[in-house]
Amino acid sequence: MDQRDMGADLESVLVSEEQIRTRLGELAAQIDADYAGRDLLLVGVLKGAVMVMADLARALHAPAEMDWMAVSSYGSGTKSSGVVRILKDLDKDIGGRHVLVVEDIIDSGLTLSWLLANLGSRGPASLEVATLLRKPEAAKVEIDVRYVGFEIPNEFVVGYGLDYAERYRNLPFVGTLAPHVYSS
Ligand SMILES: O=P(O)(O)OC[C@H]1O[C@H](OP(=O)(O)OP(=O)(O)O)[C@H](O)[C@@H]1O
Ligand code: HPA
Ligand SMILES: [Mg+2]
Repeated sequence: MDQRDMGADLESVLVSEEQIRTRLGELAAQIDADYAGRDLLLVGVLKGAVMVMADLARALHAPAEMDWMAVSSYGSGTKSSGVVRILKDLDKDIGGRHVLVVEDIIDSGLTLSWLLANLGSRGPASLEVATLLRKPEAAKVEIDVRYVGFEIPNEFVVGYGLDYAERYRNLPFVGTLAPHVYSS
C-alpha cells in the first residue's frame, strides 16, 4: 500500500507536514532555552513518538541523549484500555537526570499519568513532558504538560507515528480516517 492508497482512507488533514515542522522548531527553541547548561535526556514513548522524537531531537541545538520505553494501552482499538503494559523499559537509570518525556499524543492521559508516576519513582532531577498533540476534551486525568504542539478536537487521528491497528504511522501529517475504515 503506498501513500496514495492510504489517501483513500483519509477524511481530512488535521495538522500538515509544514505545521508540524514549524511548531516542533518553536518547541525546540523553548526547550533549548529552558535546559541551557543542563544535561537533557529525551525519553521517547514507542511506538507512537518515533517521528516526534526524530524531528524534535534534530531541531534542538543542545546535545541530548535519547532513550526509549515501549508501553501499550490501546491494543488494536480506538479506546485506551487504561491498563498500561511496559513492553520495553529504559536502557539506563534516570536517577539524577533531567528527563523530558516525548509523546505523540495525550488523549485520555491515562498512559502518561501512569508513566510519569513510574518514571518519577526512579528519582530524576526533573521530569517534564513534550507532546505533539493533546485532546483537552478527552482528558480523564489532569496532567501538567510543559510543551504542547497542538490542541486538537476529540477525534481519533492517525499519521506521523499514530496508528489505527498498526497502520498509517508513516503518513507525514496527522489526519482523520474516513468512517468506512472503522467499519470494514
Ligand atoms: O492518553 P491516552 O489515552 O493514554 O493515549 C495516548 C497514548 O496512546 C498511544 O499509544 P498506544 O498505547 O496506542 O501505543 P503505540 O504508541 O505503540 O501506538 C499514544 O502513543 C500515547 O502513548
Ligand atoms: O487519536 C488517536 N489515534 C491513534 N492513537 C491514539 N492513541 C491515543 N489516541 C489516539
Ligand atoms: Mg497506538
